[in-house]
Amino acid sequence: MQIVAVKDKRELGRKAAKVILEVIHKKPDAVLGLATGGTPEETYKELVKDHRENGTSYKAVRTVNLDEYVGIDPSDPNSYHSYMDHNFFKYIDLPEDQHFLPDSLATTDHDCARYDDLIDSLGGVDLQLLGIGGNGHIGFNEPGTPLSIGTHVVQLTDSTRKANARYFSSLSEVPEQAITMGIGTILKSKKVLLIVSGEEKAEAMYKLVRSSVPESGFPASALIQHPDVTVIADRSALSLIKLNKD
Ligand SMILES: N[C@@H]1[C@@H](O)[C@H](O)[C@@H](COP(=O)(O)O)O[C@@H]1O
Repeated sequence: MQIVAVKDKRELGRKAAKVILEVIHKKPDAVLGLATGGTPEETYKELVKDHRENGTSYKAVRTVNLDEYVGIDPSDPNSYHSYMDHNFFKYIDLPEDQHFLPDSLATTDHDCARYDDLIDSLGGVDLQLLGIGGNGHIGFNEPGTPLSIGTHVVQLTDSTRKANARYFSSLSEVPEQAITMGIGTILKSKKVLLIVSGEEKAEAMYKLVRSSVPESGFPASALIQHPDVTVIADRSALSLIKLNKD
């Protein structure tokens, strides 16, 4: 696991976009695994800026998102479908039929397995962008999730619902379930890019760096088994850690 220290969220966005662009430039039909949340917003801004200024094309790119709330209509402003449209898709030339998100309204075991099949049929994820929850969740894989699981439906913890309540008008509106790529799905990606920003992630970052064995109580620890993980973290996220070098 390579850790890249950056000053703040802006620099994090720039560095993360650079890693993603390297993948697209090398492989114009790359499959990108995408994430939502506050952390990747700057990364998407940088990618949009690059598309506008340098013309990087997404015409051949395919994207698959990590997760979506269960039961939420894709047109709902709080759906991850809407998040992706508003932060990224509407600004780039990615064809409509080349971006995929888990279906919030089709969540049987069969539907979940079909999402993994879809990813396999695209040739697998070349680069998976990830954020981390304060409790170590990746995607929506909450603590206790088996480390080899594929796409599945999860019951969200109170802490995750509270952390995401800032996007809804009240906590009671935050869905109780989500459909997410599993940790097994994530580990199949060829490359993982984890971005971590803010003091509220410092403890999770500390735990991740100290993880020596993958344990389901702290889902992000599964990443230590993966051969190609880059973590870009800002100063506040690294505040509990002493790094030898930047
Ligand atoms: N499902 C998402 C995760 O994929 C994301 O990593 C996490 C952290 O989000 P933020 O970047 O807003 O802290 O939030 C949500 O739970």
